[in-house]
Amino acid sequence: MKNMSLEEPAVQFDQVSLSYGLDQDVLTQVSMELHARSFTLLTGPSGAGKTTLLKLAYLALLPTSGNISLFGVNTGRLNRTGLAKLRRRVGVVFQEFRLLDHLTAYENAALPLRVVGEPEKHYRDDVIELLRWVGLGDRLDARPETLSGGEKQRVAIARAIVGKPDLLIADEPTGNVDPEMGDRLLRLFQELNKRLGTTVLIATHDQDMVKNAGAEVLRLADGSVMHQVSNRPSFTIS
Ligand SMILES: Nc1ncnc2c1ncn2[C@@H]1O[C@H](COP(=O)(O)OP(=O)(O)OP(=O)(O)O)[C@@H](O)[C@H]1O
Repeated sequence: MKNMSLEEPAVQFDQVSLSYGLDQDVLTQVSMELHARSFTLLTGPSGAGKTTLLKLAYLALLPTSGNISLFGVNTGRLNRTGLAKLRRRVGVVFQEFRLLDHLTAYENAALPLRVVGEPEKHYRDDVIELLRWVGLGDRLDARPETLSGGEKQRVAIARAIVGKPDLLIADEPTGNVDPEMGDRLLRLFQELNKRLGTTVLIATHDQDMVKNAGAEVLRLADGSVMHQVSNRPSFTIS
């Protein structure tokens, strides 16, 4: 077991600002840290910049100024290859699922392994096991159009975690499901965090999730002010 105090933070923002084009900053000098193995919810009003912050954390956007480090690596110093390598340590569940319509649930979940050239015989059993774990053992061959919102979300979660990421980022994962499914998805994320030690960061409007998760809550307001709503020191704000 690694000594947590010696582990680098999973995510570190140092005075990060982001503006789209010439528009005013969406995020202004945001500094925050997510400790390795922490479970954090990111909340705040619509338009506050939650998706933007997540995109920065999964390296889909580069900051206008400031530094972002993942797992102790300063991303500002990396070239494209270095960024791509680091990005493979991050699993993402997108707000709008982004499943491929012509692939089955099994094929969608296995896609990250297929694209890096992993032979199917190495991963087939693991992917099936993973889909069983998310409750889709009987929908392996179903295509997205025949799946409910909650089922699609669970395929997207399976795809995000199939490569055993060190960091899992999810954008409004319960936005399209009923409260019961929302609870179920929250439990999946919590189990992943506890069993594998995956650092989890979830953006959500879902106040039930905020109430039930017993997690750190990071609140984003006006793109610049972040509050910690918890006593546990899973991240620090400056
Ligand atoms: N690609 C873009 N180009 C220009 N402006 C953008 C772009 N993406 C987001 N914005 C703007 O940045 C601001 C923050 O958007 P963002 O999607 O990060 O907020 P959010 O907190 O995730 O909102 P919501 O809760 O509604 O999803 C908004 O004013 C939005 O219009």
